[in-house]
Amino acid sequence: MSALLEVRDLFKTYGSGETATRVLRGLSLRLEAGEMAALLGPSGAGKSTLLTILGTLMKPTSGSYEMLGVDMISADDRALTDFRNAHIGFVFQFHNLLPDFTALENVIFPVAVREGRETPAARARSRDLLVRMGLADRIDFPTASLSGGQKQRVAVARALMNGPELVLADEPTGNLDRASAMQVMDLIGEINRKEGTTFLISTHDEKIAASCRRQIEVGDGMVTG
Ligand SMILES: Nc1ncnc2c1ncn2[C@@H]1O[C@H](COP(=O)(O)OP(=O)(O)OP(=O)(O)O)[C@@H](O)[C@H]1O
Repeated sequence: MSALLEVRDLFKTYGSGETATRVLRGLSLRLEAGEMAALLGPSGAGKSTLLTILGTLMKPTSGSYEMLGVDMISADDRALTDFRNAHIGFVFQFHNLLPDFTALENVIFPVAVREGRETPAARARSRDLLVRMGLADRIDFPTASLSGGQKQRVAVARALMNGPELVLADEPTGNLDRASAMQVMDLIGEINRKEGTTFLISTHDEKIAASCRRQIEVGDGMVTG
């Protein structure tokens, strides 16, 4: 395996003066291509902060970050947006789906907006992803009518739409029952094995973490295990 990304000595402080919150304090981490890793740590440890930085949505206060050989710290916003669209997918706890749009429309939407049109190839890929997520019979249903687990699987399909090397998931199963959570994890695991997509998944759930091949523990602003 080769390094997909590496961060070194990351510091992140929110605010300043008396209200400053020093969240990351010298965090270093390397992810290899094809890893499936859980991100663990107590509430407030900085898991979401780290995912936001790795997703290039926020810069650290200091430290280095390289992904696919590109320096993410010196890149400007335009370059970061292009990089993110091409290489990184996101799944959040509350999925951020458009409720009145169908599953297919939600998966295809970000691509359609970016390219200004919906190509037949994009439609075919989004259908294929939804089928792989076990949603063949829900493709044309508005997402408002889907269960929590089904919505989360639509969100995973959407994150995979551009064929990203890295998917960052912030408590993707946090609001699901055990069976639905495990189903989402099984499907993520299948994509990881078959496509080599790297997943970094923050969770408070030991069983979810155990279903990942690697567990990364964050505490005191650093990786502790
Ligand atoms: N935008 C912000 N402005 C100020 N403080 C923030 C901001 N975002 C996060 N924090 C603070 O940074 C710390 C780390 O938050 P973060 O959300 O990264 O933790 P977490 O490990 O993901 O927590 P949880 O498991 O509860 O989701 C917390 O103390 C939080 O209050």
